[in-house]
Amino acid sequence: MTDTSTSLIRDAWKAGGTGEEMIRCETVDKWFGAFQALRQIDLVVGRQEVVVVCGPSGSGKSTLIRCINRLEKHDAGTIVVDGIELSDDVRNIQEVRREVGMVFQQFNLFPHLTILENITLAPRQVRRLPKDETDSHAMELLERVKIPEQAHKYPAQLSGGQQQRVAIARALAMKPKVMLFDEPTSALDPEMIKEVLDAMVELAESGMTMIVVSHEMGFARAVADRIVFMADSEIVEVGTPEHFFTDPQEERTKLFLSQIL
Ligand SMILES: Nc1ncnc2c1ncn2[C@@H]1O[C@H](COP(=O)(O)OP(=O)(O)OP(=O)(O)O)[C@@H](O)[C@H]1O
Repeated sequence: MTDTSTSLIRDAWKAGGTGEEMIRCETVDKWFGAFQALRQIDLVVGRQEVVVVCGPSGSGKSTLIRCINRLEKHDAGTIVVDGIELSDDVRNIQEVRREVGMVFQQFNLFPHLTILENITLAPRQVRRLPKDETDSHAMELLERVKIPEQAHKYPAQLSGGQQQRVAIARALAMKPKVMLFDEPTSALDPEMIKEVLDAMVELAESGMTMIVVSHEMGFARAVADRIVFMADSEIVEVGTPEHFFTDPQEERTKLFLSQIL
């Protein structure tokens, strides 16, 4: 093992944020038929840490965060979220999903429900909270993502950027401990990207633990505690933005950066 690979592996285990472990992936493998989408993934994410995952198309970024949220089932290795090891037990999956909010590329709002109803649906149905409590929490969240005036409209009446901010508010309505973002701005027009990134920056500053799959390198540089670079189904390099942008160690990282910066 070279000095470089030793230091890269150490970085993967070095939780940022408070330093207290929130997520642990240990030798995680995932196969789709004969294709291995994740190979021996080792990563610890600390409480209140922001980790940005980047890498070429098809490198396994979405698969990694979908495994952490149990939208996909990993085939080998261990994933622990806030002390809960992911298993096949339905109650275990429900428990983990309650801890983890997810925002997708497509906003996936229910078109026939108002914005307020979209946000309060899960807290009312899953948590069985009363309407007045969920409504007032939803309004607080809409204030936070800066669109309280849209509460009684339907998704189709909102811009893409506004819909994505509703999707963030909807995930926060379940009071998750971790937020996962899967390319949250890649379906948006350029002028709408900033308003969604601003909401994510605010969330990061509030101390939320976040894993963000994104090609927004400006966001990664400004907000990430660590950047995880994936290629060919594995983690190639992990480091601070300073390390990643100014002193990448691996040829695949250098090639990627030369193509996107
Ligand atoms: N449900 C699935 N069935 C079969 N193959 C899949 C499935 N989901 C993902 N894959 C394959 O696994 C690989 C990794 O996909 P993944 O979506 O994780 O990549 P990614 O790095 O997020 O890519 P992108 O940046 O294009 O979204 C790809 O080759 C993809 O085709």
